[in-house]
Amino acid sequence: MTKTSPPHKIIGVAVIWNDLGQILIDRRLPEGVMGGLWEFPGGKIEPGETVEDCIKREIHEEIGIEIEVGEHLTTIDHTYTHLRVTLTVHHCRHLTGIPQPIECAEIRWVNLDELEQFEFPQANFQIIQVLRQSV
Ligand SMILES: Nc1nc2c([nH]c(=O)n2[C@H]2C[C@H](O)[C@@H](COP(=O)(O)OP(=O)(O)OP(=O)(O)O)O2)c(=O)[nH]1
Ligand SMILES: [Mg+2]
Repeated sequence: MTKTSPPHKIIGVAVIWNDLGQILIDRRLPEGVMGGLWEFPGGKIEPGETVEDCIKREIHEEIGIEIEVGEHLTTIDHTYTHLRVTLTVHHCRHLTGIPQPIECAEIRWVNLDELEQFEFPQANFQIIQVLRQSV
């Protein structure tokens, strides 16, 4: 018998900083996979797209703002029960536009030490740990 692997999603993820040193997080829609959890905005890398292109496009589509994609922060490979994700995370800088919850339930600017007050998917514990060490 062959064991099939769970679907694998390759995701570009943005840690977006504003001039006050805050980070943008969004809350996933209540329905669906990991519904209602908070996350760093991002989404699937499309064929032929670089991670940087993907992050810029997703943030424009989902949040309606322009950002500068900066340094690579970390890449996390995590397997959930029925899903494997590879999250490539970059530091980004907010340039223009007011964040809008276009494809999510809610959006917030938070300080690094406030992140623990929000419920994130399991893979994010690693991202947040690396993030704390990076600043
Ligand atoms: N954007 C983002 N996704 C995350 C984080 N942590 C984490 O486990 N994920 C997972 C949740 C999703 O399964 C996947 C992101 O893919 P996605 O946003 O394109 O997919 P989705 O679940 O919204 O569904 P769909 O677009 O395929 O319909 O990565 C995070 O911090 N940010
Ligand atoms: Mg998404």
